[in-house]
Amino acid sequence: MVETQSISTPEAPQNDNPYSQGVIVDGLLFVSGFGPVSPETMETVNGDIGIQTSRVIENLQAVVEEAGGSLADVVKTTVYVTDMADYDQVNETYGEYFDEDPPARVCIEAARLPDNVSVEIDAIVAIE
Ligand SMILES: C=C(N)C(=O)O
Repeated sequence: MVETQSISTPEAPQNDNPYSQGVIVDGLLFVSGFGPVSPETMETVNGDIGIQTSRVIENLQAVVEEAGGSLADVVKTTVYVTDMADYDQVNETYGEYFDEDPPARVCIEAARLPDNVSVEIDAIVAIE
């Protein structure tokens, strides 16, 4: 069986649902999808889609840093939005975090996301 390591940090949202915040296998970190949820309150943050996108990326960042990496190590993301009309504003905020050599990415409009959030992002990170 392949060796895996689960990553867990209180700096990103934690809940009892059956998934890890992140899992490392063979030098790659797979980060679960996070919504714009505060790790302190476990509530969706108030604010526009830009503020929500920031919270999402900072949740991802917390897991990446717990694994010993940084956002510069992210190689692929998937962005899920519930309204493609938010695409430009999501890109603007996303670009503030991934400004140089940004990761490969897919963006999908989803009918509905857990907790009825408007944006969720998952990531693959080259950790070693
Ligand atoms: C929120 C999630 N990442 C999930 O339910 O899979």
